[in-house]
Amino acid sequence: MLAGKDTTSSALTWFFWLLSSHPKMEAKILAEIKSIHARRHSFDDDAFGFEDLREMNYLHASITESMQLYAPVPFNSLHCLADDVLPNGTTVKKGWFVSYASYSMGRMEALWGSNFDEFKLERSLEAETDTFWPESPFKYPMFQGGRICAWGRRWSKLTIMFTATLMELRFLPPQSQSILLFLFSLSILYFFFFIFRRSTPDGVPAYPPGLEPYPLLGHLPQFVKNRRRLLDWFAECIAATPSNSFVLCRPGGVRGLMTANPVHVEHILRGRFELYPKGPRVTSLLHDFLGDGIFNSDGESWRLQRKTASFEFNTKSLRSFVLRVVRDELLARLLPRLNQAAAQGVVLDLQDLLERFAFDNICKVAFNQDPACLSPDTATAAQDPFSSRFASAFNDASDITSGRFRYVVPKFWMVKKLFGVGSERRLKEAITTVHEFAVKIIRAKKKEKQTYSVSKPSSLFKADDLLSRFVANEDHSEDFLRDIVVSFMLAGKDTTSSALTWFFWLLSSHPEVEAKILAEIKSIRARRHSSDDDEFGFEDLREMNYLHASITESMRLYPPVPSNSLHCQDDDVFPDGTAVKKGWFVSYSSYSMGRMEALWGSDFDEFKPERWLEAETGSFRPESPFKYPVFHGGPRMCLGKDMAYIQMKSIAACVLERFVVTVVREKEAPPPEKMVTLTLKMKGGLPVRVVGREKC
Ligand code: HEM
Repeated sequence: MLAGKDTTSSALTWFFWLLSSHPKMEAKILAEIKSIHARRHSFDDDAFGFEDLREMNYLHASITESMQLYAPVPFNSLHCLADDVLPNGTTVKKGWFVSYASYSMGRMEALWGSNFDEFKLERSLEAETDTFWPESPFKYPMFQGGRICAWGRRWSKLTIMFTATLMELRFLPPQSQSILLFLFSLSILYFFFFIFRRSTPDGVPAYPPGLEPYPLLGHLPQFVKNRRRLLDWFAECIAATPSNSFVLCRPGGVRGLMTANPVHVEHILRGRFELYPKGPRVTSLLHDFLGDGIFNSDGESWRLQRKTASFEFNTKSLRSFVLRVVRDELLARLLPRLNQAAAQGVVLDLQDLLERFAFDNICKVAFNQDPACLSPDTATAAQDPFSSRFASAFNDASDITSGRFRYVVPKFWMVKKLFGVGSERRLKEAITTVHEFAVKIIRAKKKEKQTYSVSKPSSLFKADDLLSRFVANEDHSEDFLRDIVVSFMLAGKDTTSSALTWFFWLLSSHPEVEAKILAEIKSIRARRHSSDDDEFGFEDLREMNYLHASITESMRLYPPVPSNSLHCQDDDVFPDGTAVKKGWFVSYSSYSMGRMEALWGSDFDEFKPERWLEAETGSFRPESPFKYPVFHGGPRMCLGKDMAYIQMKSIAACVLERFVVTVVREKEAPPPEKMVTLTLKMKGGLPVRVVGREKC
């Protein structure tokens, strides 16, 4: 009781003290509380429920921030049971104590940046959405780390409830104060009970066996041996190392760190963001196709594009446009194709259909062009020169470009390019076609803007698609516009289709998940008094928590972008002591991270959407992007995440509501083979049969 009471009172005392010199922060918290009351039509004397607490992002962030500076438990000590070597080589002897100092960790520039000693709310809020962004518990170990984190989270909710009540009522009668304090202390006792009951020392795994590099060849022999199962090989190597990262040596002395450690991931994506650009290796591979587009640039060029694009991505008008485009494609193309297949009883390749859907969709969103790749009327698609030439050129260009990453002799593609032979010759032709089309459309848009400003000089040229928005904003060069649009197309082309292909495959062996998704859709329809002829709106999609969790869970096991590589610009040391040298690449593997017991618990390899849901409310609970970097994290986090969920949830809900999708595969067949291009595809596609749901 005493320990619990002192811990919370310490946290809140420092919190109120910090707040006294930050009136703007206090105002924001009060406004948040007020808006929650207004939204729920509740009064000051109504108690806060879990849903209210979940929405108190400012308050959550400010208490978290206060504890970063004034950790209630400033250090913690553990006992070493056997001789051990820490990931950075430090030796620890049996019988030693090992202490970590949360207080010091909360004040380290290397962890929190140059403003580490400021009380800054924004540090733990997503820039775009203002939602709370939890840190890795190993960087912010205020609730200790490892298996007891969940209990810490519950405790922090109670803290919020307590503080919100204090802040709102300003004063409490002494009796109520004692009762609150008593209840609160009980919660702390509960928290510490679980700390002591559940924290057992984790075993320290050995380094990956057989991974010593060969002179000159580095790890090439092991790489070649595992080339058909690279993702799983990396995952095994990573899981077998104590720091969940290892050094990979490529031929010619190129070295890099392969990691699946959230502390490392956060360090490269956010903590030392400026030190880890995409770098010359990645940008040179992609440059012919993407030029200096947002996906392939660093520094000022990237910053300018990011600023322009993120403004547009946050507009309601773009989100509405995206929803409209998705609905049109669903109603006019995908659903009729599935109906036709159901009537004829034919087998379809669902991956192919989803890729066509995504391509039509991104072309509309990027520059309002319809390549009609999914047109049920194949004759229309074939006659349309835009469709036949642009779509296949774009696919060739992205496939061949991604192939450049997989050369066993890394720069051999340059030799082919120099002599204009093989895949490089085809790449050049494909890129020329893509660029010609893009420039034609850009010129037409610019002309449209000119005509518009002559005819309506007093109003601004505005249209829905991304290109028109960029054209309307400023007088950007043709190259700038071409590169940014091609980058967006590549980003949005195969990511959602990859996610949904694996999702439908997982669903085929988890009927209980499918049943819950259907029940959720049904209950939303009932609540809105709508029928399955009505389209889903934003509000419907937002309420599909279980579907959201299922898609998120599927991407944990099969992330559409399975790994990502950055370039280390200068010698660096990670928070855990891991040293990285200037010129190394640092790659994080989302695929490995999604399959680590240390991160997801003993059921890490099971498809369990429930792990993403609040037990009490059933609402979706996001993870730190550094533990789940499926959409990347930090300043370069995916811009299309919301757009992707709109698309994926709309497709999944509409298809599942109308059809039973059965995967066609032999009994006892092994899981589908993974194929890594720029995205994670299913080798050979996903053959399915569909039957109208009402006919089952
Ligand atoms: C399930 C779907 C998606 C996933 C898993 C995903 C994942 C990612 C990842 C991992 C990155 C970082 C890539 C890198 O830096 O190399 C990224 C960046 C990006 N994504 Fe997505 N993405 C998805 C859909 C989309 C969509 C539909 C769009 C919209 C067009 C989009 C737009 C972007 C852009 C523009 C970037 C570059 C951001 C920057 O560098 O500042 N993404 N995405």
